[in-house]
Amino acid sequence: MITARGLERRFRRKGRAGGEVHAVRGVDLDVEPGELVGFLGPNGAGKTTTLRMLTTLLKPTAGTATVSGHDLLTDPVGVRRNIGYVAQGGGTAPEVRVGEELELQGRLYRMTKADAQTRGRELAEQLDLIGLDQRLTKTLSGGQRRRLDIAMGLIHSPALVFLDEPSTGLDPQSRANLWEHIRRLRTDQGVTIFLTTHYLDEADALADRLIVIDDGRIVAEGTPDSLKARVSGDGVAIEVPIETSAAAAELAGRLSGAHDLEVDGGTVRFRVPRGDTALPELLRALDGQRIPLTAMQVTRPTLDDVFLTLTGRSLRDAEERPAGEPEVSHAV
Ligand SMILES: Nc1ncnc2c1ncn2[C@@H]1O[C@H](COP(=O)(O)OP(=O)(O)OP(=O)(O)O)[C@@H](O)[C@H]1O
Repeated sequence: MITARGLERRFRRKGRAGGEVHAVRGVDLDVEPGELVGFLGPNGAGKTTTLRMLTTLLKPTAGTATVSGHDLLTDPVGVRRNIGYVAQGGGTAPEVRVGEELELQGRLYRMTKADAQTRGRELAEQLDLIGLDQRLTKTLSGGQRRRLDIAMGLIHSPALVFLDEPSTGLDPQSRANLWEHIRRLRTDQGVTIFLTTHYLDEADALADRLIVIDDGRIVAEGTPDSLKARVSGDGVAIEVPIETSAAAAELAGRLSGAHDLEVDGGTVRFRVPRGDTALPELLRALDGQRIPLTAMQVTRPTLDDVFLTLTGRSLRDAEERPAGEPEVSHAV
C-alpha cells in the first residue's frame, strides 16, 4: 500500500537567522494492505511532514514513494483519488449541516448526488453519526466532529486512509470510542490505516505495527510487544527512609541481573530480568539490615522505555523540549 524510499524534506528558515530545517531525513516505509500502522514520535519529530508528503500536500526535497499503487511524484492525482486524509484539525466548515458536508465532499470526488448521499448514510451508520445529518457541524461534540472528519476522508471509499493525530483534544471516553471505530474500519471494512500519534497509549492500543520517528529519522519499527521486548527487564521502584537509600541501593545492586540503578531521595529504581522473583530476595536482604520498606512498584516495560532505550530521552521529555524551529514556508 505504501512504499517510500529516502523521503526527505528540508525547509528554508525565514528571517535574518537563515539556514534550514531538515524536518525529514531519509525515511523508508513499507505498509501492507490491511495493516493498521502507527507512526509514533514526539512533537516536531517529522510525523506530519512525512504524512503531508505521502498525501501529495507537500513535495519531498528527495526520495521516492508509491502510495496506493501510484507514484507520488509522477502521478499525484492518482494518489489523491485513492487515499483518504484526515488532517489534525479536521476540515469541516462550522455553518454547514452534517449531511450536506458529506454530500459536498462526495461531489468533490465527482460522485453523483445520489451516490454521495448513499455513501454518506452508510458512513453515518458505520461511524455512529446517525440522526445528526441536519445538525450544523459547529454544534457537534469533539468526538462526533472527529468521526465526521473521518467519514469525510472515507467518502470516496479509499482502501488507504491517513489519520493525523486522530484523538488529540478528546476526553478519555471519546478517545476510547474513536479507537473502537478506527479498529472497526480495519477489521470490518478492510481499510489500511496509517496514523500518526504522540500518545503511547494510543499507539499501544491501536497499532499492529509501530514505526518510531525521532528528529526526522526512523529509529525503530515492530509490533508494540516486540518493541517493548527490546527493553531489558522490569522496572522496580522501592521507597525507603532517605538515610537508608544508599544501603538499599547497594542491596538492590547485588540482585542477579540488576542494572540501571538510580537513587532519588528515598526512592531506589533499577531494572531486573524478572521483577516478581527479584522482590522477595530484596525484601529478605532489606529485612536483614533492618531497612523498612514504605512502598514498592514493579512495572512492565512501556513504549516510553523503548523510546528512552533507543534515543536516551523519554518520549515525554522529548515532547516538552522547546519548539526549536520558527515556522517558515519556503521549500529549499
Ligand atoms: N512549513 C515549515 N517551515 C519550517 N519548519 C517546519 C515547517 N513544517 C514543519 N517544520 C519543522 O519540521 C519539524 C517537523 O515538524 P512536523 O510538524 O512534521 O512534526 P510532528 O512530528 O508532526 O510534530 P507534531 O506532533 O507537533 O505535529 C519541526 O522542527 C517543525 O518545526
